[in-house]
Formats: sequence, structure tokens, C-alpha cells
Amino acid sequence: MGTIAGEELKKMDKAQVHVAREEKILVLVRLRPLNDKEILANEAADWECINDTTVLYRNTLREGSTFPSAYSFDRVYRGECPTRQVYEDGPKEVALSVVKGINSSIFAYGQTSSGKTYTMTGITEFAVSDIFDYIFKHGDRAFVVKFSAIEIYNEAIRDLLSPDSTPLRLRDDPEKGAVVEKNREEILRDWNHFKDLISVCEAQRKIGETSLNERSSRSHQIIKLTVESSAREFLGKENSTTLMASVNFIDLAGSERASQALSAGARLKEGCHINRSLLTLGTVIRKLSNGRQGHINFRDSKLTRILQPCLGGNARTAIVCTLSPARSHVEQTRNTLLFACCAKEVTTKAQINVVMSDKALVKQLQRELARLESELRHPAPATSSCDCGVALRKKDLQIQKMEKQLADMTKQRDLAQSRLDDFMKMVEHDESSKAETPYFCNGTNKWEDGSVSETSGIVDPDRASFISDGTSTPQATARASVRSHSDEDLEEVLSPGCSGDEYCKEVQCIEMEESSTSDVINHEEERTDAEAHLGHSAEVNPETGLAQNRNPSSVRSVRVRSWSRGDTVPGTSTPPDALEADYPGRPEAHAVAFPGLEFGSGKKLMRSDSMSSCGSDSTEAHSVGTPMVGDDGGITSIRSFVQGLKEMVADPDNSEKMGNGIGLVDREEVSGTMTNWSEEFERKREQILELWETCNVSLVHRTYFFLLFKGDQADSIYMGVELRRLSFMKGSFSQGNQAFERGQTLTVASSLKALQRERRMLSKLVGKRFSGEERKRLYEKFGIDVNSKRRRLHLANQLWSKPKDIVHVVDSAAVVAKLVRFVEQGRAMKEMFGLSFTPPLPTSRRSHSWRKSMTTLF
Ligand SMILES: Nc1ncnc2c1ncn2[C@@H]1O[C@H](COP(=O)(O)OP(=O)(O)OP(=O)(O)O)[C@@H](O)[C@H]1O
Repeated sequence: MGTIAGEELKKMDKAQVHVAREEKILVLVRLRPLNDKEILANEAADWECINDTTVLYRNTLREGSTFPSAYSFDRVYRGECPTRQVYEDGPKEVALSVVKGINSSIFAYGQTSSGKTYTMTGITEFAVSDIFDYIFKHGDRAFVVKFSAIEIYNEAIRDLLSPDSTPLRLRDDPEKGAVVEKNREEILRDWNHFKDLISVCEAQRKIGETSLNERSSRSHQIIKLTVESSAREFLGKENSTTLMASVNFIDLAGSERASQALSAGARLKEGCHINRSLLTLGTVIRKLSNGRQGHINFRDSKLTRILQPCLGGNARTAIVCTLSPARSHVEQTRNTLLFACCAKEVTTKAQINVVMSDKALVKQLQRELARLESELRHPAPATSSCDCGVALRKKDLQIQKMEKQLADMTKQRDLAQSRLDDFMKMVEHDESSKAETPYFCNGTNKWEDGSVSETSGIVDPDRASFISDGTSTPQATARASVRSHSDEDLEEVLSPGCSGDEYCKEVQCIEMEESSTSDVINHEEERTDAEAHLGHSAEVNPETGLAQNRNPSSVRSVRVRSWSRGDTVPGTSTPPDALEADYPGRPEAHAVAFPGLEFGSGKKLMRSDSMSSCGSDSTEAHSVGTPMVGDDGGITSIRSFVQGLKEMVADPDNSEKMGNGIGLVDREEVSGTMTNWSEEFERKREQILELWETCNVSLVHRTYFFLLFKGDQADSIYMGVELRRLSFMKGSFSQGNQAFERGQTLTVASSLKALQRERRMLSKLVGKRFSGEERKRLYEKFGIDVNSKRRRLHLANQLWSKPKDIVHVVDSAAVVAKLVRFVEQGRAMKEMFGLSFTPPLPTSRRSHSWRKSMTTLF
């Protein structure tokens, strides 16, 4: 098929030249008279055609006003109106389109016994007669008319011209749509031949008697006439073209109610099939009438598959809806009218179908080729090429940007993987190397010097093995951990967009804070800033003997090198106060006080201007404590959190919401609205706790978050970000989608797996971090049998398992904090993240011993 050739077009009249014309389906309604049975039963005729286009339900009083009583269509016909008139008014034009190369369909729809066969028999005969007439009148064209007929009976297709009742198969043709395979086609010779074939069809078609119709059609019948025509003068010539189209005359089986048709057995089964396929047809029509939104279920029945071109495809279509006026059929009549109302909204797009001879096709292709070659030889004017150049440059930039993003993501992924590998190795090695650990004694967390190992970083036996000279002091251990970081770690820290200078500033700031907390910190001068930064968290140890072994002179040299902005440095190592677990609503009895830090809190150490995002990010990445990071949460989730936070902070709206903007929140303002915030905080905290559980968030992440953000009003932004992140994740999970978090793809399954892995890892640390007595108390507290075989795993499984029980949550956070040696001070951590937006509050220094607090807890 193709477009019409020039010479051929000249031979056609204007009506023939319209191409792909969109038009609505023609809908006619035919009301038959009451039949003998209905008259005998004294049935009233409740429907009436009040004019040429409107049919009216007369008995509105009886039915009430729930349904419309008047329905308008292209044409409506009274009972006494002859079929000829019905045909002439609309179906004729549609049917005769076939001789002009346009597909068309006419079908009758209505309840059983409403007059479909009566109507379609007439229309088919009139149409075929007119087609013959047209052919007779157009002697300049050579016509071929082919006749075929099928019925769809109980969802099986049968050839009505063949005595063989074997069902025919339906095949999808990309151009023609559903094609019935091996369907017999007869070339119509004349009128008599047509009548003979119709008789064969009538004889073959499944007819059955029901109480409503003595000769009820039990199948859908489709009679198809295919008309091909060519101008005689071009016949056999290379430029000859053929118009080819089909017209379908479709007599549907009638919808029926089993109770009314009194059908049983075979009739009942037929009725079910009929109703089902008509229901599909109705659904298709309804969807098409709604503007083709969503999936159209053409494939749900053979009938709709075959009718697809007539219903919105390349065909002109007319539907005659037949009605019984009888009161007993009012419901079925209404259904038919509703179908008709939908059908009149459906549009089709018919076009002239031209078949070109092979020679004509070759010629046309050659012409097309020549045109394209000439376009290539003479390119378009300069203006458009200039546009092209701009577009290309834009695309190049986009590609570069995406490549950069990809490289970043790859780096992040590799880093996370390497950290995970490290941790796995550490855990595996942990047990075996326990005995060799030089700085633990008696299985307790004590340094050789007697201080308890509550450091915040990577102080693990595995790392300690780097020290080969036997000087396995904690600081040496920390150094080893620093040095064990790969170049990738450093690259990660020096992330794109962050210059080396900026990075150094960040390091310097933190280092200064750290050194300031103790005059005796032992830094190594030769250490690079990057190393210092990475090692920072590993070396932070609030109250242990770790600090005591440090070398003050080294500290000073670092200080001179790194702190050049004149920030004041606290001169004491007194632990700060901010680890008091004093958020609103926190139960007194379970307030967990975490150790003070050597750096930060309450002192003018933090430079709000120096916390570059990349610096904070990198700090965070390390400070969460590499060994404790599960592959779903830990570093990644905190990083995501920080990232989300930064985005939020970057949004001017959010800054506004925060009052005076980042770094300028007024303290008084904060305290003035504290009461409201307390309630808000409670609410948000509950939501976050629930979502952590729902989204299988890492326990380390929960603990960090829980301990960092304890209810200051300035924390609202952090909580907002966390809520947003978790809600998004929950939404993704509930839709079966993946959540993508900073280079990691999470699913419900993967997050759950990671959580289970994390619990296993934590369980392995229980023996190391808690003394026998502490463990016993813990098992009792968490309701675990102290003699059970897998009590450590049971304990790990219990942690954070009751998000609604705040006492449990507090206890869980305390246990995980101890397991992962998270002894950071909230404010300081926020500062390290670069997330502190408030000036430091003057705090009364509360002396807190973490050990003391934990002792009361455990
Ligand atoms: N407009 C009409 N004028 C006179 N008689 C009619 C008219 N329409 C239908 N009839 C008569 O009503 C009876 C049932 O008609 P028909 O068989 O065409 O119904 P149908 O809708 O095809 O039913 P089914 O779905 O059961 O096959 C026939 O006897 C037919 O002659």
C-alpha cells in the first residue's frame, strides 16, 4: 500500500482524493415495532422516536429520574421505517467508500430479537447491489470483488463458506491487523452468485431458538467484500496502481439475559460467550470514546481483534443499534443506548488504500533516492547548520557532565566496596587476632595503660597489626589505620568541585579542634593533611589515656600550620556537655550521656565559613567509623542524609524557613518557639523511627542520627531531610521500585539483607565491647536467656526492633554506640559534617563520664 500515483490521481474524482480523514463513527438507532409475542403479552411500547435524531423513554414516572429519558444520535428510525431508508441515510455512503479504496464497516448491535439480522440482511443486500451498480457505471476501471464470510461462535472462528467446521486461526499482520488464516474468498461474479453465497452462509450460521427469538443468531457473523480496482488505461503498465479496500457487514449476536431468553444447556453457554465478547466490545468502545486513554483491550476477544480497524483504525464505520420498544426490555434497551452514546464519540481515520505495481514501486523508490542524494549534495543553508552546531555543543557539554557524574559514582562505589571489604576482613580476623591484641587485657576494653578504649574511630586489632615494632600504642594504631587508607580514600575526600585548598582548610579546622582539646595530643608532623583528616576520627578519644600519650610539640606545629585564621582555641581538655541526651521527651531514667569530646563544643573552634560541603562530606565518610558500616546504610546513608541536607540548605526557601538563614539562627528565637517545636519534634521523631524500621535502615545510621540530633530546634532541618529521604525510600519500596542512594541501588530485599549482615557484624562485637557482667545485664534487659546458645546474635537482632518503644530505642542506641565506639559529641559531629547552622550556644559545662553513664545503662 502507498500513496496514490500522479496519473492515477488525475483519473479520480475529488471525493476519492481525501487522505486519512478523521471522522466520528456514524451511529443510527432503529426501534422495531412490538412483535406478536410482545403484543400478545400486552407489553407497552415505552420508547418513541420524537424526531429524526431523538429517541425518548416515555415511562419516566415509573422509572424515576435516575436515567436520562431522551437520547440523540445521527439518525433514529421508528418501527415502521423501512430498512431501505435506514440504509440510504448513512450506511450507504460508508459502505460505498470501499469502491474508492477506503475500508468500511457497518454493524448492528442490540439485544436479542431487536432486529439486527433483519436490518443487516437488508443493508448488506442494498450495499452489494449498489456496489455492483457503481462497478457497472465505472467501466473505465477494472474491478475485482471478493466475498468471504466467517462467524465467531463460542470464541471460535469458522469459515461460513466452507463445510469444514475446523476453527480458523487469527494472525496478526503488521499492516492489516488481525487476519483470519485460510479464510476462503470467492470472486463475486454477479448478483445471483452473491445470493447463493449468502444462502450458504445462512445455512451454515449457528441459529437457535430461544424464548425471545425463534431464529436467534448464536454467533457473530462477518461478511466481507474486498474490492480492488485499477484504471483500465494503466493496466499492465509500470505506473499502474490499484485501489484496494474491504467492507464488513457485521451482524452481531444479541446480548441476552439468560432469565429472559430462558436459555439453558448449549444456549446458555452460547449466551455466556456472546455476552462476554459484547462486554469486551462495550469496554473497547467506552475507552475509545474517552479519548483512547490507557490500554485498549482489543485483544480480549476475537471479535474486538477483528473489529479493531473499524473501531478507531483505518476504516469508516456505521453502527445501527437496534431496540425493542417493549417495557420488559427496558434495561437492555438502555444498555444498547449507552453503548450507542459511547460509540458516537469514537473517531476513525480512514485513508485511501493504494497498491502499487512492483514497477511503479521501484520507480517511486528511485525518485525518493534521487531526492535524498540531491539533499546530501546540496546541504541546508548556513543558518540551520549554525543551529546544529549550537545543539551539538550543548549535547557535548551534557555528555561531559554525565561522564563526570559517572566517574564520581564509580569512585564512590569502589570506595564503599573497599571499605566493606576492609570491614569484612576485620570482622573475620577479629576473633582470631583477639588473643594477639596488645592493648587489650582480660577481654575488657582497656588499654594497657588502664584507660578504657572508648575512642570514636578505627581502633581495631586488624589495623593494629600494621604496627610491627611492638609499639602498639593506641595512637600508633590510629596512625596505622590512617595509613591503611588507599589512594581512593584520598580521592574520595578530595572530591570533585572541592579544591585542595578548601579541603585543607577543612582538615585544618578539625585538626585544630582536636588538638585544642588536649595539649598532649601526639600528632606526627610528617603526616599529610589528608591523612590527618582521615585519621582524625580514628584518633579522637574523649576520655582515655590515648590523649595522654600525645606529643604537645607536634600538636603545636600542626596548629601553626593548619590554623591560620586566628580562631580561639580552648585550652582545656574538659569534656564538653553537648552529649547530654536531653532532647524533649527523652525518658530521664534512660538518658544516655555520651562522653565529651576534645574538640568543638561550646568553644569558638568552628568556622562556619570553612565547612565546605566536600570537606564535610569526606569527614563524615570517615567519621562514621569504617568498620561499622554496613553496605546499605552507614557511610552511604549518612552521606545521603548530608547530601540531602545540603540540597535543602541550598534552597533559599528553606533558609527562609529557618529564620535568619544558615549560620544566623537567633538563639532567642529558637528558645521562644521551643514549646511548639517539642511537639513537632516528638511527631517527627516517631515518624523517623517508624520509617527506619520500615526501610531497613542501618542500625549504625539510626544510632548516629539519633544521638546527633536530639531535639534542638535547629535540628528540625536535619529531621526534615531525613524524613524526606525515608519517605521517598518507603514510596519506592512500596511500589516495588529501587531507591538510589548516592551510588547504591537499594531494594527491600537488598536493604533487609544488609541489615541482617550488619546485625551479624554487631553480634560479633558484643563480646569485645562489653564485659561479662555488662553482657549479662544486657541480655536481661533485652529479655534474652543468658544461657542461650546464640545470645549475642539474639541481642543484635533485638536492637532497634521496637521503634515505638522509646526506652528500647534509647537502650539500642546506647548499645550500638558502644559497639561501634561512637562517642562523638553531637554538635561536634554536625560541625564536622559542615552542618551546623547556629552559633554555638553558651553551655554550662556538664561533666559527663560516658563510662559512668554507660555503666548505669548496662
Ligand atoms: N424493524 C422491524 N420491523 C419488523 N419486524 C422486525 C423488525 N426488526 C426485527 N423484526 C422481526 O423481529 C424478529 C427478530 O429479529 P432478528 O432476528 O433480526 O433479531 P436479532 O436482533 O437478530 O436477534 P438475535 O440476536 O437473537 O439474532 C424477526 O422475526 C424479525 O423479522
